[in-house]
Amino acid sequence: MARPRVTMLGSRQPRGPNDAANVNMNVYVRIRPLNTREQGCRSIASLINETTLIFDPKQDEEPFFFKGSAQKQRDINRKVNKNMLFEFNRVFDENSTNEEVFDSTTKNIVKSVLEGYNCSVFAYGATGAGKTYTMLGSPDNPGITYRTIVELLRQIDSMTGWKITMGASYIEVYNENVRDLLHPDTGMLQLREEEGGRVVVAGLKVETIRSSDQLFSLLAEGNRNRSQHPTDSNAESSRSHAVFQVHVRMEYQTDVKYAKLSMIDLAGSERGAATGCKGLRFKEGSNINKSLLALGNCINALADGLRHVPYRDSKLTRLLKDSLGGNCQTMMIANVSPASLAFEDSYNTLKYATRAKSIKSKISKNVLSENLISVVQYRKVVDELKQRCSKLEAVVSNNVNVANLQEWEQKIVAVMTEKKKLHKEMLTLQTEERLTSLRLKHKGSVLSFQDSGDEQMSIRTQTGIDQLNGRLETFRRRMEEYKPILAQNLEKEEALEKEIKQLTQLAPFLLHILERYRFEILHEEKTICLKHQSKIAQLQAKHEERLSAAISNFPSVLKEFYVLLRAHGHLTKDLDSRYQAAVKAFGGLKAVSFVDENEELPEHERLLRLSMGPVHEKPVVTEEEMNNYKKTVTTNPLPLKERSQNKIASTINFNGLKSAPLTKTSLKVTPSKPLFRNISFNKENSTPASTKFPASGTPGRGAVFKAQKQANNNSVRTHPYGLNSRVNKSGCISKPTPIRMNKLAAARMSAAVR
Ligand SMILES: Nc1ncnc2c1ncn2[C@@H]1O[C@H](COP(=O)(O)OP(=O)(O)OP(=O)(O)O)[C@@H](O)[C@H]1O
Repeated sequence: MARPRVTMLGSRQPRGPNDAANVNMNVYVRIRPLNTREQGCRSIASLINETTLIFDPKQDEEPFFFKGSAQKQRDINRKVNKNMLFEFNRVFDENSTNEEVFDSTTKNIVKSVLEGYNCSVFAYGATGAGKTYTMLGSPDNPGITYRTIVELLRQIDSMTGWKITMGASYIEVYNENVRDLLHPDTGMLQLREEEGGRVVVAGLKVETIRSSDQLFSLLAEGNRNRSQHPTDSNAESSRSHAVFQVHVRMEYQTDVKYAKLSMIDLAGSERGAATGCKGLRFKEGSNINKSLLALGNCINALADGLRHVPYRDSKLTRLLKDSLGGNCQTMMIANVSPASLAFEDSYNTLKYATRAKSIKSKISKNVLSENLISVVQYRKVVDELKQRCSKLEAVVSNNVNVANLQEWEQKIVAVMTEKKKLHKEMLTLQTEERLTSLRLKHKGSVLSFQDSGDEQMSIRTQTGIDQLNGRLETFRRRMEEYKPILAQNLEKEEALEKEIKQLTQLAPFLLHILERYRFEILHEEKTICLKHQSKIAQLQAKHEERLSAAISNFPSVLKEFYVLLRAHGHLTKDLDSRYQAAVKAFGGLKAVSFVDENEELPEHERLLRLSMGPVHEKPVVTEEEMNNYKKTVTTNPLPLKERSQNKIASTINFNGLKSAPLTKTSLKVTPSKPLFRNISFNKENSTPASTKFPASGTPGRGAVFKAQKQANNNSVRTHPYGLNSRVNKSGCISKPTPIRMNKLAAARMSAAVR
């Protein structure tokens, strides 16, 4: 025999069916024996070895004679043989039995199914090529579907400890319609694409399998319902594509797996002329061809690695989407006739089978969601804990009188619950008492300021203080009431502990419970204390904030009063020294600054300095002298102006003590500028041309002003120290008022006090 021309279509795929991850489709070829119609035909397909077949081998050429002499050229009337080698996972020849086919093909995928991989097996080939014989066989010679199920059940039987649930469905695609072969009454079923692209048959009933017998009877029943009609090529031609599916769910402790095995017997491709079909049969054939053509296109697209695979072109390809390009380990058994009569069909089948070898699938185990596993795990943990609990209970009940234990426990609960309550109430009272005391202290400090201030405010403050005192009294009284109750409870607790310690068996348990309660009470006390501290801190911070705001005003207000008193000659020695002490004390507070300490003095202060000289030169009187003076003033019948003039005049005599003589000063007020600004001071020339003192020789307090006419036209001026002095047109202060506080000063004083 001539060595064949080796035409390798596709690459060799030596992978076994159990390979995981990226796997190629496993393709097998089965050559059936010649049937009666084909007897005498030339064989076009034969086995070279287990994995290789030769198609249309080159025949030994008989010598070609022309005019009696042998010719070197071949007979041109004869067709050139293809002489092609095809290689597959395995090739079965005419003598192979279904058992052998099963052993080398689907027997191996049973293991994969039980590992959780989806698996599909489909028989492909022209009509009458032996697909149904291979897949279903006959009762005497069952096909690989039956054998696979037997093997599946056998392996499941050996899976001890596993909880296995099985279901089966059987459908056919006939004339592009999907039917449930196990429930033919349900009519045509629709295909539905779910999220993620998975195609499901809507309304398909999956029968739960309870026994192997039931599974086989379902298979047989489905086969009976399948559309079969005789054709010229095949007396029992299957006119539909049939899909038998077995669903397996496996559970073992935390392992939950799910797998689906699909056994697919396709209708055979056919040529109308070969099958001799007409009418309805012809229509069937057209639909079969249409769907197989779509299948061929999908195989080509998948083999070429194209992104778009035309699954939607037919119901068959939509159904096989998962098996062809999804998470599925798939094997194809291509059936061919060896007869030269089926040359084209067999050649096409081999070409498609070769293309199918290139199809790669990405497969993974179907392990159910983590959540479900977690639930299973939790259930396991709970079961374990329950077991431990019951064991412990058994141990305890052997050694300890449980009823007695519960009785003692109740005693502890009673005493300690009371203790908890009492401690909480006592601590709450203590907290309130402390907070009220603090509030009272704050109020008291305010009251001391208000002695000489606003009467109404003083009354309000006093009322607040009285209320706080009342509350304080209540808190203290209730605390006193609680003390004996607490002592009583403590006694009870100590007595109980003493009793417990005498119970030899129960003591460890009960003391543990007692300690737990003590710890709980301690924890609660700490929590209350923390809250209390936080409240105190908040109250204190609020008070200090208000105090510092008030203090910040005090230096300037105090200074103003000091200057005012001094200007009117009412500053006693004691007041002065207290003021100086206050200045010193405030000096320590960085945030507070006295006007005296600044070089830049406010305008009013400068004016007074200018008119009265430096602070240390001021007349200083004792408290007694001041009191005497007050008496004099109050009994003095002179009008205010004169009284003022007399008082401020240099001749005022306080019990023989003379006030320092006032310096005559002249002030020139620049008209365009505000009053009291840009003052020119001339000690030598005390009477400038533009300024005149009043002729009376009574200089008034401090100075006599003469403003320019423009400024004097609207000359009612308010003295910055509340003197309410009026500057008349001649430049004299018309109404100097001694020690009368104006509204502004009064307001500032009370604000500072508040
Ligand atoms: N390997 C084989 N050994 C013996 N007989 C076979 C073999 N394969 C097929 N046959 C016979 O060939 C005939 C046609 O086979 P089968 O019905 O399986 O073809 P098919 O491919 O399913 O055809 P169709 O597509 O029309 O249904 C049957 O009578 C069957 O018994």
